[in-house]
Amino acid sequence: MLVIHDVTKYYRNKLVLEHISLDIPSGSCIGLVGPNGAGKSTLLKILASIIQDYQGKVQLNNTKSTFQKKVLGYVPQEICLEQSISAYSNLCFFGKLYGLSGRQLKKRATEVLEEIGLSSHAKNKVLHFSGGMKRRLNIGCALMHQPKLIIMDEPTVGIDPQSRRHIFEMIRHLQETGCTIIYATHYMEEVEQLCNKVAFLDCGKIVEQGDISTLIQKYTTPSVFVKAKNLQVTALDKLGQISAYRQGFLIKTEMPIAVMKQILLMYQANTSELERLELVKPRLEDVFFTLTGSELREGVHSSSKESSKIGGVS
Ligand SMILES: Nc1ncnc2c1ncn2[C@@H]1O[C@H](COP(=O)(O)OP(=O)(O)OP(=O)(O)O)[C@@H](O)[C@H]1O
Repeated sequence: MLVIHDVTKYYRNKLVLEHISLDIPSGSCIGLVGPNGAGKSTLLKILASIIQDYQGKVQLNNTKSTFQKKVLGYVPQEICLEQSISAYSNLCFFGKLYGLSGRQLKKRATEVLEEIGLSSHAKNKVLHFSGGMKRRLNIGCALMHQPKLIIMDEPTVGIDPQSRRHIFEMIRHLQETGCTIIYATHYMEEVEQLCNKVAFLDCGKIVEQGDISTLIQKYTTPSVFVKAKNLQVTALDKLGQISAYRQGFLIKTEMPIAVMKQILLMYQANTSELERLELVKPRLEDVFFTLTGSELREGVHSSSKESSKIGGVS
């Protein structure tokens, strides 16, 4: 269990983290989500003991020191590789930093190359790698010593879909082997796909944290989208909270299935007039919007409520 208790951090006199408290159970995968400048990287650097001048306490497995080199793997946001040497040599370099040597070092480098899907590029210089390959190798370097706690700072920024898929598979595999993962990202859908927990960081504060499904239930209402020929809002106004959307209507309701049934009944006689009827599942994006009044898109705050709805339907 990793316990973050009342952590506050200033850069000179600028407050960037304010009374952060989080409990991260062993074996969980927690998404740390927030817009640019929210303080995600700063918090992760504190957890990895890269930043040591902060107030508060970080405790790993009830020990006094956070920095337990052997159990912690940190994947930085910036690519941290030596470009002029091969993938294999980069892995060996980081392995040695973590105390590996000899046969064990070679074995791990070979295993990690397999895990990150770069075995066939083992001897190639990193200089010639694509962005996605570098990202995968960046992760591989943090896994050489088989850490049980892995901290990843936006590991999928600017990569191709194939590398993203590969990274997701790696993370799922790490979860299956019991690793604890802290995953900072701008992408809500990544958190939905990978994590069981989430913490929202906004302007240096945790605005909410918990199980993803619990938060979605707590902060959002399901909607039904309906599009039909000549449909007037007055025909729907008893069904829930209505808003216009994409030449149709969104109906916010606690009873979406009953509402869908009612709409089907309305069009029973003439189904050709009904163009679309859909249940819109609330997303994590909607939770963030409810909590902050802003939308998280590519890490940028936007105050467009309408576009939040658009995100819900697509
Ligand atoms: N070394 C530093 N010195 C001074 N200010 C800093 C330093 N590093 C970060 N900051 C500032 O601290 C705040 C939090 O930055 P941080 O990088 O932790 O946010 P973030 O949520 O990771 O953002 P991003 O998603 O853009 O990486 C920002 O306002 C940033 O400009």
